[in-house]
Amino acid sequence: MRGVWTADQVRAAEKQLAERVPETTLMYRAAFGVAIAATELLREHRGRVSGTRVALLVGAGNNGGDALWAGAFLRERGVRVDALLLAPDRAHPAGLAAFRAAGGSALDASTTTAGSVAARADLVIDGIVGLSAHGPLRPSAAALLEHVTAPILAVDLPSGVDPATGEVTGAAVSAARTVTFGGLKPGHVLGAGADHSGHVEVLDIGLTAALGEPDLSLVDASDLARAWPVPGPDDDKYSQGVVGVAAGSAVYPGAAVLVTSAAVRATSGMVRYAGPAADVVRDHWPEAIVTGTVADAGRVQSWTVGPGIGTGDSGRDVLRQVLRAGVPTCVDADAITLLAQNENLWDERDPDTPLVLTPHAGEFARLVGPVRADRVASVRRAAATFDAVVLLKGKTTVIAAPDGRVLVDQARGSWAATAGSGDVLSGLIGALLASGLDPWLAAGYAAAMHSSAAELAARGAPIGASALSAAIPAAIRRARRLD
Ligand SMILES: NC(=O)C1=CN([C@@H]2O[C@H](COP(=O)(O)OP(=O)(O)OC[C@H]3O[C@@H](n4cnc5c(N)ncnc54)[C@H](OP(=O)(O)O)[C@@H]3O)[C@@H](O)[C@H]2O)[C@@H](O)CC1
Ligand SMILES: Nc1ncnc2c1ncn2[C@@H]1O[C@H](COP(=O)(O)OP(=O)(O)O)[C@@H](O)[C@H]1O
Ligand SMILES: [K+]
Repeated sequence: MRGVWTADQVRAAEKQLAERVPETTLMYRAAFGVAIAATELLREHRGRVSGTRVALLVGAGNNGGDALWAGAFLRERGVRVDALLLAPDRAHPAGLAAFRAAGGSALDASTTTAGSVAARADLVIDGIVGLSAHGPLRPSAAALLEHVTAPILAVDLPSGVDPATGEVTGAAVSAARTVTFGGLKPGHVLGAGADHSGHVEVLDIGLTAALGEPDLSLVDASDLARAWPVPGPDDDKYSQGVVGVAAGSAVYPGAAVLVTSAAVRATSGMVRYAGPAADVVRDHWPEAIVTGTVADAGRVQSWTVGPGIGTGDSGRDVLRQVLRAGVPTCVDADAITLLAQNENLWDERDPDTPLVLTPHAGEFARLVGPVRADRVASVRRAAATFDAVVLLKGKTTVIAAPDGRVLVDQARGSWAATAGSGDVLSGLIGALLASGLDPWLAAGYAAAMHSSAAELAARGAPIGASALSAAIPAAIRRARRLD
């Protein structure tokens, strides 16, 4: 997994390091990395380094200091560098001195020539604001950005992106690349921040070892490859965990088919379907063992309950039976609405049985109120409240465990925003729960595989949920590097 650390954690690590390493050394290392990245981008976009023009957008803090030092390094490579100072009397003094000594030219960003300097650049380095950003980008910085047409290299974070939430509420830098220090920050991986950051490169600069436990984690392909359940020589159809699906209704059989499809494709072993769509499910998935009711289903090691069961009496009965079964359960769609509307249903739950709740924003609001701008904090609170894993869907999917651990899955596109794709996700989660995986990991790994399947299925054109489900085997092969 890849870790993500908050601004406070990074500052604490910097403080710890400051006892041994002078601040200017850290800035020097950071700026050197920025300068290297700038030369790579110049070569990529202009075919050369020497003789090109770079503009620095320089704010009042150390982020601007990094940019100024990077500008000094670039001067040594024969680049013409102009620094546009947004707060001329507060620009980092040592950085500005080094920049001027290296032959860089600095001007007040509020002068009329600043816009044309920004417009003429082959590359722009964004040192407006970094870790200490608060609120939307200031108007003077936003006005300067409007002139920029060249690719932008962001120092630490793209300015205008909230470092803690990834939220963008006004003008913001859209970086081709971001060079950050020590570790990823929430602003790089959450919400719009992920798109604004471009390719993010993490430079250690000596900070990484001092960062401690990450605040958030990202699932990567190697985690999926290692943890995805595959049958061994001694396995049979029961030993890998039997998945129970309680979904769909006579009116909405499609949800039952979609959940079952994902459960069948995600793992080997067996899938049992229980509900009024049994005949339709059997027609599509003859390998599923179907029954009319949960009570008749036989033993399972997990249940997925909710999609298409309705929010009336029959849906309530289905949910009640599943909650009483005492096996790890993925609670999705109508089952979430039922829990939100009938508080007494919570009493049916065996407190030792892990639950994974998978709301979209609307269902989340029914459960605990609207999702706040700080999505991670909202989901963490909900997970603690319900003593359950809570997975909040969206382009950024956030998965919190009751003990506060959080996984984030950032989809690389939005092709999964299609009816029924949530049913596919809940089938994947049910399959991983049945295999015995920790529920928080089961939800996180399922979300990552789901977005990978969506990407593979779409390849640039719209898809339906059936196509997403059909791409699950390809996504598993990709994660296991078998494609
Ligand atoms: N930590 C580390 O280990 C290392 C950190 N390093 C670097 O230090 C950076 C952090 O530096 P920092 O703390 O000096 O603050 P920084 O982000 O430059 O911004 C401060 C200024 O921005 C302004 N401002 C605020 N919001 C704004 C907005 N929305 N739009 C526009 N302006 C806004 C605000 O202005 P004010 O409110 O004071 O008027 C304030 O003066 C970090 O990101 C990294 O690059 C590296 O050198 C090496 C190791
Ligand atoms: N804009 C988006 N970009 C990427 N993925 C998205 C986006 N919107 C929704 N998704 C994903 O698509 C799925 C939709 O689930 P859900 O809202 O339950 O749909 P349904 O109820 O139709 O099955 C979730 O996995 C969610 O994370
Ligand atoms: K920046």
